[in-house]
Amino acid sequence: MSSSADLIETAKQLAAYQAVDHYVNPQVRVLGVGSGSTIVYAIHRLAEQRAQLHPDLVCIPTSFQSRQLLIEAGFRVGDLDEFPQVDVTIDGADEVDAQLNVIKGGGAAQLREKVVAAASKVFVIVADHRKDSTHLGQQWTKGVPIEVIPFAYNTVMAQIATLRPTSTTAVFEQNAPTVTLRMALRKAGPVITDNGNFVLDAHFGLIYAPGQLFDQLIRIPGVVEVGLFCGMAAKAYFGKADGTVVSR
Ligand SMILES: O=C(CO)[C@H](O)[C@H](O)COP(=O)(O)O
Repeated sequence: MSSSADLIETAKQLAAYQAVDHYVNPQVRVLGVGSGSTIVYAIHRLAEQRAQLHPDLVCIPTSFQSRQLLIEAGFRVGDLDEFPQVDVTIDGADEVDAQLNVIKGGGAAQLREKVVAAASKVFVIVADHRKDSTHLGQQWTKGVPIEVIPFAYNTVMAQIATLRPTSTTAVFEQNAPTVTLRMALRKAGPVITDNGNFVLDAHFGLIYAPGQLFDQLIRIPGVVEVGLFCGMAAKAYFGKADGTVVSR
C-alpha cells in the first residue's frame, strides 16, 4: 500500500511529466527551469525525452539547485546575458489561486525565479494537489516569502507589520501581518539566498488581492523581490492523489 508521502511524490511526478510533454517541444530552444522538489521530476522527464528536444536546447536554471541537477543530467546551462528571451519556463509553486496567481519562494529562490519567469514567453507551474487553492494563504500557511537585503531586514519587518488589510477594498484577511526572518536549518543564523540576501516570511491570512499586496510590499525600501507571482502563469498542472492530473 502506498503511503501518503508516496502519493504526493507520484502526484508531483505526474504534473511535471505532463507539463514537460505538453510544453517542451522541439521548437523550444531556451528553457527556464525552476527550483524545488517537483522540478526534479521535470528534469527527469527532460532527460528521458532528450532525443525529442531541440538539438541545441539551452536551460536557464533559477537556482544553484536546478543548475547542479541540469549539469548532472547532461544539459547545457546558460544565462540571461546570452539568452535574454526564454521560450518556456517550468517551475514549482507553494500555492496557486483561482486566477493563477502564485506564491513561490518556499525554497528561497524567488528572485531568480521571478526574473526568469518575467523573461519567458510562457510560464508554466507544476505542483501537487495540496497547492491548488481559491485564495492564496488558504493552504500555504508559511507566509509570503520576501527577499530583502540583510542591512534592511529589521526595518522591512517593522514596515510590513504596519500594513492593514483594507485600503479601499479588502486586500488580505489578517488584521495585523506577522513577519519572521527565515532561519537556516543546519547553520546557525538566517537562510542566505543564492544572491546573498535574507528571506522574510510574512503572514497575511487569506490574500484577496495579491496584485495590490505585491504593490505594497515591493515599494518598501530594502525589499528586493516578493514571492507573489501575479498574472504571470499561463497554465498550472496539479497532480492528484488518484493518479490523475488537472490543469487550468
Ligand atoms: O518557489 C520555489 C522555490 O523557491 C519552489 O518552486 C516551491 O517552493 C515549490 O517547491 P516544491 O516543488 O518542493 O513543493
